[in-house]
Amino acid sequence: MTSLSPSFQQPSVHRKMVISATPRISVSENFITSALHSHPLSYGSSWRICRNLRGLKLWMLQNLDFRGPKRKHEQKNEINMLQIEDKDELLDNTEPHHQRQDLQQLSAAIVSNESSSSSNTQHEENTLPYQFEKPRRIGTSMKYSHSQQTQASSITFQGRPNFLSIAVIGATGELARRKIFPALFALYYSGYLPENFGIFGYSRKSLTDDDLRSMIASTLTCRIDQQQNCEEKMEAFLRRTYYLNGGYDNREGMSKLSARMEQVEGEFGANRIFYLSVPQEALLDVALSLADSAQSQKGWNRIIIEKPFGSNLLSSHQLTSSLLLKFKEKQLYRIDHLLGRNTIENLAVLRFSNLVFMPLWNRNYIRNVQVILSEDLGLRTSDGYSNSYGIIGDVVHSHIFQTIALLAMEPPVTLEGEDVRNEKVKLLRSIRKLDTSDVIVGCCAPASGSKDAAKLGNITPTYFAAALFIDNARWDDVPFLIKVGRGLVKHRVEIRIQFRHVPGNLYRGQIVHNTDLANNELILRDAPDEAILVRVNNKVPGLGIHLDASELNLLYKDKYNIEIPDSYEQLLHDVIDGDNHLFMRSDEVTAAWDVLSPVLHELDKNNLIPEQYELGGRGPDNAIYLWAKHGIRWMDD
Ligand SMILES: NC(=O)C1=CN([C@@H]2O[C@H](COP(=O)(O)OP(=O)(O)OC[C@H]3O[C@@H](n4cnc5c(N)ncnc54)[C@H](OP(=O)(O)O)[C@@H]3O)[C@@H](O)[C@H]2O)C=CC1
Ligand SMILES: O=C1O[C@H](COP(=O)(O)O)[C@@H](O)[C@H](O)[C@H]1O
Repeated sequence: MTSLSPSFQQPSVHRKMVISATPRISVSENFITSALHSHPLSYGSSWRICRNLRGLKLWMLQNLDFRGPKRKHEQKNEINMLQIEDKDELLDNTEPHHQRQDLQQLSAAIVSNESSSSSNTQHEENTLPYQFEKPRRIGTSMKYSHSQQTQASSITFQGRPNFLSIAVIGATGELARRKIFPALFALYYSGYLPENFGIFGYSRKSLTDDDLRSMIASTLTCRIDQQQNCEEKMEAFLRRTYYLNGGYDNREGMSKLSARMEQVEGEFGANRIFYLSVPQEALLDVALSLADSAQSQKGWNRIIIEKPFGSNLLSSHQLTSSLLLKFKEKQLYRIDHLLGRNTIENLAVLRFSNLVFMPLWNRNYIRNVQVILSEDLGLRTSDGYSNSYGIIGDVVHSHIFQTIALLAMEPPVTLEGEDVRNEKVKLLRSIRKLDTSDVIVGCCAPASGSKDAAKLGNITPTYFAAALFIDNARWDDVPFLIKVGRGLVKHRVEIRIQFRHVPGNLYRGQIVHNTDLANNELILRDAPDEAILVRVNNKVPGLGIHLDASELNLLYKDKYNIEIPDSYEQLLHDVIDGDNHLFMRSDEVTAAWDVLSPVLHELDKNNLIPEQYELGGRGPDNAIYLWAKHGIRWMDD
C-alpha cells in the first residue's frame, strides 16, 4: 500500500512555485509553508488548500483579463491544464457507494430493457444511470511544449502527481507490439506525453527490460514529416520503458507492478493508465486484480478496455457489472480503434460547423444514410472470431453503431465528452429493434485447403447488412443501411448521406446521367483515400443544357501534406487528455446490444443462417434484394 504521508512540504522549502505563466506571479515557499504551518495539516487538508489555490487561480485566469491580447493562447492552455488537474481530483479512486449505485442502476436498466419489447422511450434523461462531475471537452488537445512541461512541473509539485505511468498489460501480444507501443512513441515524439512518464509492459512471459526494449524497438518508426533526432528520441523513449512479468489473475503480480511503478514515479506518485491488451478470457482477471493492487493512490487511474465489449447483452452486462464493482464509470475507456479516424470526427465537424449541411440534417432532406466497411482481407484464425457472432461483436456493435450515433444524434449541449455521450445513448436507444427480415448475415468461404478453412468452418458471420430505423422526429422512416464485410472485392470504408430528389426539378428532362444518381450526396470516405466529396449536378459544357453529376472532392492527401496519425495514437491521446466522447459508456454498450439482440437470438435458433459468399466477391446475393426493398442502389462495389 502506498503511503499517503505528507511529503509535499519538503519541496516547498527548496522550490519557488510559479502559479501563473503570464504574468508570472511567484509565490514564495514562505507563503506556502506559512499557510501550512498555521494549520496542523494532514495530507488531505493540505491537498484541499492546494486545490483552493488552484481554484482561485483558475477563476482569475478565466475572469480577470490582466494579460495582453497576444497571451490569449497561453492563457487557454493554462486553463486547460488546471481544468485537467481539477478533473483528476474527481477521478480519485475510492467511492464504493457511487459504484454500487451505478451497478444497481445499470442492472435495473438492463433488466427493464430485457423485459420490454419497446423500451426505447422508457428511460427519462434524468434517470440515466450515470452522473458526471467534470467532463472533458473535445479537442482541447494537450501538447506538452517545452514551456508547458515546465509549467506542469511547477504547478503540480505541491503533492499532486505530474508523472504519467502507462501500463500495457499483455505487452507481448500482437496489438501491443504492432499498435500500442508505436502509438505511445509517436505521442512522445510529437510532444503529447508529459515530461515525466514511464511505460510499463506486463505479461506472463519472463523477459527483462532490455528484451521488451528490443521488442518495441523493432516496431518503431519515425514519421516521414518528423525525422529530426529520431534515433535519439527512440533511445530516450526506450529508456523509459520497463518490463514486469506476472500472472493476470493474482494480486501478487499486480502489486509487483505497482511497486516497480512507484520506484520509477518517485515520491509524488503518478496518474496511471492501464491498457488491458489481453484476450477477452483474461480481461476480468486482470481488471479485478489490478483494481485492488495496482491503482495509484495519489493520482487518477484510467482503464482502457479493448473490444469486443462482451459478445451479447448478457455477457456484456456481466462484464460491465464486474467492472463497475471495482471502477467508476468515468475510469473506463472502451477503445475501438476504428473510431479514432479523422472521418469519424469529421461527422460532427461537417454537420455542426457548416450551414450548408446543418439545416438539412433530417428526414425532410435526407433520403438514406449508408455506412459501409468493406474489407478485402479474408478471415484469419488470429482475428479471434471464435464465437458464432463474428463480425457483429467485432465491428457492428461498436464501430457501426457509434458511427450512426455520432452522425444522427441531436446537437449536444457542448462538445464535452459526457454531453456527447448523453446524446449518443439517446440516439442508440431510439433505434428500432431490428426486424430480421431487414438483416442479411453472410459467411465468407475461407480459401479452400487453408488451415483457417479447417478451423473456422462455415458458420462465423463475416458479413452483416441491415436496414435500421431511428424512431425519433428527426429520422422517422429514413433507412440507415449498413454493409460490413470481410473478404470482399474492394477495400472501402465510407459513409454516404444521400439527399432527396429536388422537388419539381426544372431540369429533370436534361439529366443525362442515371436519374437515380441525380440526388445530391455527401460522402465521407476513410478508405482507400481519405476524402470528403459532395455530389452535385452541373451543366455539361457546350450548346444546350445537359446536366451531369460531378463530385466536389476534398482529397486529404492533396490538401494536407502531413502524415495522419494512427487511430491508436489519436485515442491514446484522448485518454491521456481525459476526453471520453469516442469511448462507449456502459449504457451505450447496453443500448447497442439491445438492438442487436434479436439478430443474435435468431442466429442462435438457426432461424437466420449465414449465407455463404466467395472470397473476393461482392457478398451475399440477398443483400441486393435488401437494398432494393429500401429503394437503394449501391454505388459501384
Ligand atoms: N490485434 C489486433 O489488431 C486487435 C486486437 N484487439 C483486442 O485486443 C486484445 C489483445 O489483442 P492481441 O494482442 O491481438 O492478443 P494476443 O492473443 O496477442 O494476446 C496478448 C497477450 O495476452 C497473453 N495471452 C494470450 N492468450 C492468453 C490467454 N488465453 N489468457 C491469458 N493471457 C493470454 C499473451 O501474453 P503472455 O503469454 O506473455 O502473458 C499475449 O501476448 C484482444 O482483446 C483483442 O480482441 C482489438 C482490435 C485489434
Ligand atoms: O478492429 C478491426 O480493425 C481491422 C481494421 O483495422 P485497420 O487499422 O487495419 O484498418 C479490421 O480488419 C478487423 O476486422 C477489426 O477487428
